[in-house]
Amino acid sequence: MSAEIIDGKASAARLRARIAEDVRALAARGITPGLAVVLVGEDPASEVYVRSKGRMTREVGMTSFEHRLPADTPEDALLALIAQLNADPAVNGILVQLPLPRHMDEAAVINAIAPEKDVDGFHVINAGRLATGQTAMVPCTPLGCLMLLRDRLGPLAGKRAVVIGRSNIVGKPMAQLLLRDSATVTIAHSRTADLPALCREAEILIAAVGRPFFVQGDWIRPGATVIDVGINRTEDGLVGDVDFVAARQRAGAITPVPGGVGPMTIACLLANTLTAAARTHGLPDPEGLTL
Ligand SMILES: Nc1nc2c(c(=O)[nH]1)N[C@@H](CN(C=O)c1ccc(C(=O)N[C@@H](CCC(=O)O)C(=O)O)cc1)CN2
Repeated sequence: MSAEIIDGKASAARLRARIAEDVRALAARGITPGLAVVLVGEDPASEVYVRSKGRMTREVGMTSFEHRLPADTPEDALLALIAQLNADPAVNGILVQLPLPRHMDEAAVINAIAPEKDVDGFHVINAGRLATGQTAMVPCTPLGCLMLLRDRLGPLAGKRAVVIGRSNIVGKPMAQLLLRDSATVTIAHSRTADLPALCREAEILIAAVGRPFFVQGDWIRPGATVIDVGINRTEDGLVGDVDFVAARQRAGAITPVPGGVGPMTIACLLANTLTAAARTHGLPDPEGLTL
């Protein structure tokens, strides 16, 4: 068997086209959503992501505000910039690109963003809302994974899902989203006993560990849907957390790296910015882009 490849690039392009339509409808009411992206330092990968975010924001007809700060910026200066963006009515979404330089307290910075403008969905209030089933801003990478899974599998109720990774940004919100869709969810991590056996039970396997080729082919349940969130830069180029060639022989469907989950992350960021703008103006949430 050779798995179907889940084309995240194509799904993301469709999602952005749909968002652009909604942005045109808002423009007719005199509303232009605005997204502010803050980059601290010169991490080369972050530079690439921030450039893509700016370009795609403009392509869908939103306003992009970019703020680049040197790596030795004091945390107070970043917090002052966030306060200024919180108060700016032209800015509907604020995102601070991660990772931050080591001298900064990531949680303090994220929690300084107004929750309604937190289009990354990382603020503790949005994490709490998601965990308790309330309306929230949902983190972009897990939201993108959920959209790919629903597209491929339809309703996820009753499916056995294993999420490898327990980060606040991917693993935990991913598990919450699957649970909201009534999947039966296990979160696995570095201390999980017999991880290969656990993975072999999964009809849905999400790999978010950040280690190249961590998930081996014989860990995959035949026919499973495998979502590879890993983006690892190696001497051989960009690779995921899953041994793609081996896993493809057993899975029913699998996301590639690149071209799988990554492009959905930025498309979902635009979706969240659109949602934030609609909510600010008292309009209904855009259909199909929120939970
Ligand atoms: N504030 C945030 N910081 C970070 C996030 C985030 O969601 N919010 N996620 C990642 C980086 N990231 C977005 O910021 C991101 C990563 C990868 C991609 C992507 O499209 N990847 C391509 C490959 C691109 C390449 O060559 O590097 C793919 O997988 O096809 C988009 C966004 C950490 N920081």
